Amino acid sequence: MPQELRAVDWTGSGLALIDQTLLPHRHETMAVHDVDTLVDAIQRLVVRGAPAIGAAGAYGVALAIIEGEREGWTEAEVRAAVARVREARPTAVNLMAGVDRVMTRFAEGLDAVLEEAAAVQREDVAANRAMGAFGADWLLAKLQQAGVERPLRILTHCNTGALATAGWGTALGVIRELHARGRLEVVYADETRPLLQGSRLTAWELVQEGIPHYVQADGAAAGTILRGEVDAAIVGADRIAANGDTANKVGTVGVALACADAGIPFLVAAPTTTVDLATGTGDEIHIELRGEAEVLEWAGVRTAPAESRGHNPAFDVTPGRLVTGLVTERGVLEVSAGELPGDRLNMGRSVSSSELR
Ligand SMILES: CSC[C@H]1O[C@H](OP(=O)(O)O)[C@H](O)[C@@H]1O
Repeated sequence: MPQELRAVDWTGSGLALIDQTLLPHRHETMAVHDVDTLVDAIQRLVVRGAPAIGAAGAYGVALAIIEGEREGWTEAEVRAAVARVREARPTAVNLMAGVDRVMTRFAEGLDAVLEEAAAVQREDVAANRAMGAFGADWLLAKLQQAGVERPLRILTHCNTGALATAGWGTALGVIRELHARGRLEVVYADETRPLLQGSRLTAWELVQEGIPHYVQADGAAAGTILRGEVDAAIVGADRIAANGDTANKVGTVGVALACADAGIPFLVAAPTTTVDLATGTGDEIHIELRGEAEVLEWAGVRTAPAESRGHNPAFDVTPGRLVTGLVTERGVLEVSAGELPGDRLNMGRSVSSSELR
């Protein structure tokens, strides 16, 4: 089921995006045939999740070429439109990387651009499947060493499933793999304020597959962890710096701090396309500040006094020292133990999990 769920699809003349602002109550697809609509869809989180917006950005290059032919744009105007897609959101490196990778084929024309965009999408699904296996292997081995043989209780934050990727999911892909192996007892899904990617999207994906779960308030996560109700937490990422500092949905660093205090694994699952070796540390990561209204109201109803202002960072940065393991399609890096992406992920070489463990 999840591998058939495609947040981003190319229709031959444009994009078909699952409108994630409508889930879980309405499952509708938005047709996108121009760049401005795609930029708006990325900024309103119609399509969201680092790898998913990376795929959308990749196909956005094709969209700009087609719209340019339709509107009689110059090459400079097409390139300017591509830049608008690339800059639609600042934190998830996958968006820039997806656009930049496809632009290497720009001079060859539309067919080559579409071929490269399809490769971005195809490779992400394969990476997620590999990540799921590596992550499940690592978790089961580590927890068995700690005497935990029973099915696992996993906490996750935000949505990192098929909706956030080209298919299967990153952190949720590991959770799917544990479930498939009969080694998952329950998932605690943080609702993930203010846009509720956890209660609206992760819960929806888990219901589709009958995976047992609780939705909990973000503020409940630390207590759930410190009370010993969770064996591990696993989250996604939007940008991972060369030293292992990780930008992810706001609220993630609190989960990591609680895991550190409780002495349980805190895992980040992300394809190597989310690792940005050009960013040395988390201090250099641009954290998207979103509109105040998202925290001051819900469904158009004001929840805070009219005089209140809203502070709405979309992400926070978890220091690498709190990241027990970075699960990639090339294996697991034990970041807090000193295995840094910048040193260990030779980006041109596939590495087995044992080599990285
Ligand atoms: C597969 S990683 C998805 C990653 O992206 C989410 O952010 P957003 O919903 O704002 O696009 C969140 O940080 C997830 O961990």
